[in-house]
Amino acid sequence: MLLQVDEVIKRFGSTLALDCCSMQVEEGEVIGLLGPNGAGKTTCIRSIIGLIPIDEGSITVFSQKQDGKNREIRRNIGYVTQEITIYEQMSGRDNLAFFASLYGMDKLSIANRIEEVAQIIGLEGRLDDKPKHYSGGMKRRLNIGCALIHSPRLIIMDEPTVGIDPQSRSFILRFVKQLARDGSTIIYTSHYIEEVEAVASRIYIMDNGHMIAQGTLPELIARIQGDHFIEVEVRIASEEKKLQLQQLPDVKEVALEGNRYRIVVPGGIPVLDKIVLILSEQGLVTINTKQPNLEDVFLTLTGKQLRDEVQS
Ligand SMILES: Nc1ncnc2c1ncn2[C@@H]1O[C@H](COP(=O)(O)OP(=O)(O)OP(=O)(O)O)[C@@H](O)[C@H]1O
Repeated sequence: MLLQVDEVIKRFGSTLALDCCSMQVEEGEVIGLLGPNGAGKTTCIRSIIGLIPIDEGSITVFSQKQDGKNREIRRNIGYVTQEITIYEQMSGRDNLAFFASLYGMDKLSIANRIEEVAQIIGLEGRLDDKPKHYSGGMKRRLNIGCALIHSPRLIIMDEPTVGIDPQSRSFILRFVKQLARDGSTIIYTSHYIEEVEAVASRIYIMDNGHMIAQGTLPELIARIQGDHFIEVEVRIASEEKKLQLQQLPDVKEVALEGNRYRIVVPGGIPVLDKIVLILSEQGLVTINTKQPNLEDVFLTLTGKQLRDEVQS
């Protein structure tokens, strides 16, 4: 086992940020960590890295106890933070070299590794420019390069695609998949369910400081197999109607995304007529029942929607 988080509790004053949080990661896995704002994802990550002390429970990384002082653990983790941390006044190459030197790499291996990493992040031709001349997506790619420079055994990426352009986003997803094919162990947090679906070999769903479910995508979907998913598109949607739908006795969950209601009902319950009645004045456009996906798993298990809360 590469990482073992056992029943960890972390409080910030009266806030219980991690509530008996447990997770296990094997070498070579790509773990998708999903959770709404404030679920505790960053706190979990920072505890794993040893940046914040935990109150109870235990964390073992590379078979060593994480007590916050173990430099060997820190040296073998590559951490891509939510905020981009690079030096705007130094060239891309100097940024990579600087981070490599922090990890104690020697000059020759730094020079070789910079070329390798530049290829992975697609910045070969721009390494001698300063990041102040880069686009947001290129800055993010350099930032990820700085976290990969020392060939870490565990790569942790905390929402690496927030606030960047779609091309850079798909580029990042492609190289995360490539890192996975090359055998890297990765923990990837995101608000974008489709990103987690695309890259993760196993998924943890976190809510209120606790891992409420984990498994491969088919395993998670099997957990909600008894439910049906109805999507209703209307011309004018409203929170009031969402509330009315939620109050129907046979409805499990309702989410509203743009002009589309996503409704979870237990299989075999004839509830469609009641739904149509509630939404009839809103101008029905389409009604679909569909196969569940990860978004439906998330909605069913947490009663929440990730997308509503995305800031970008
Ligand atoms: N340094 C801190 N001091 C006080 N409270 C904190 C601190 N860090 C986190 N918290 C609280 O702990 C809880 C978990 O926060 P955390 O940042 O881990 O969630 P998250 O899942 O990463 O959220 P997001 O998706 O918004 O980044 C929240 O209630 C947050 O306000």
